[in-house]
Amino acid sequence: MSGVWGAVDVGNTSIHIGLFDRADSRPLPAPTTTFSTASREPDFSPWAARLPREPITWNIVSVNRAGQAAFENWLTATRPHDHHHALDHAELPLAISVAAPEKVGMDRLAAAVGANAIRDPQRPAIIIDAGSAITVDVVSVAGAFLGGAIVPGMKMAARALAGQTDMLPEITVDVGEVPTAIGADTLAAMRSGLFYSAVGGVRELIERFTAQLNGPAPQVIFAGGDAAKLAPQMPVASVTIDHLVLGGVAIAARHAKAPR
Ligand SMILES: Nc1ncnc2c1ncn2[C@@H]1O[C@H](COP(=O)(O)OP(=O)(O)OP(=O)(O)O)[C@@H](O)[C@H]1O
Ligand SMILES: CC(C)(CO)[C@@H](O)C(=O)NCCC(=O)O
Ligand SMILES: [K+]
Repeated sequence: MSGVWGAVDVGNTSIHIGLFDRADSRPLPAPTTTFSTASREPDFSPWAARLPREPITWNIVSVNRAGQAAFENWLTATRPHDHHHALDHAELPLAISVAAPEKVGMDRLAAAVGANAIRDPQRPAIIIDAGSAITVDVVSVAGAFLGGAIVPGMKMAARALAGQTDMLPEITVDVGEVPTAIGADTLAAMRSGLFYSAVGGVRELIERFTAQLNGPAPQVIFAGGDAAKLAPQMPVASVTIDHLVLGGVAIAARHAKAPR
């Protein structure tokens, strides 16, 4: 058995992979190595050479079945001695207080596991994961996942604007800088709308969740590729955690009863 865990987060845009040291006993472990590739036609080859030779056990959370199959097929073909296991909601060290826990995206649940490891135990947490979709979710003071909201991510919204109109182009929302609010041409207007609607949506959800929780002020935790753009725009203090989902997967692997 090798000294590392593999954690895999299969999203709708990207597959994020991390290697974790099994001896990492921090509340939220951090990956020693990460690699990302597109979920559609992923290419793992640039990374394969960096993997240890010993067999690795991979724990997977997936919200994209084709991406998951691509990863598993690659593994079977290139690393036949490795093991892989797609985690199920029931395997997470997490109370899930919704009627249908099996329908909740495993990335949302793994992020909640990660959030529980770092939050103040006296306060609930609001988790914003800004990827293909932006999810805004809640864990209670007791640590239970309560649900939340799902919003199109900025890139997805940009695609929708271009795809369902005649005159709007597809733009990249790679806003290196914060856009001017009053956009003076089409591109500037789209950039403004895409950015500030995401900012405003997340802000409104934080506010409403906070009101509904009606208790100690929630801790706000950002994750995902667009976190760095959104977090500074919020009127509340927050922390941004890289690899929150992968860290949650590593915690789940650590907690698993059977040695994997
Ligand atoms: N390390 C990074 N630094 C800056 N931007 C990033 C980084 N990683 C991803 N992004 C950008 O942030 C956006 C969201 O990234 P993230 O990796 O969280 O989600 P995704 O992979 O796009 O979606 P999903 O996880 O749903 O597949 C993407 O549009 C991507 O271009
Ligand atoms: C919301 C996304 C797309 C975010 O990646 C994913 O978590 C998902 O497909 N979830 C399934 C539906 C749900 O979470 O209720
Ligand atoms: K879908």
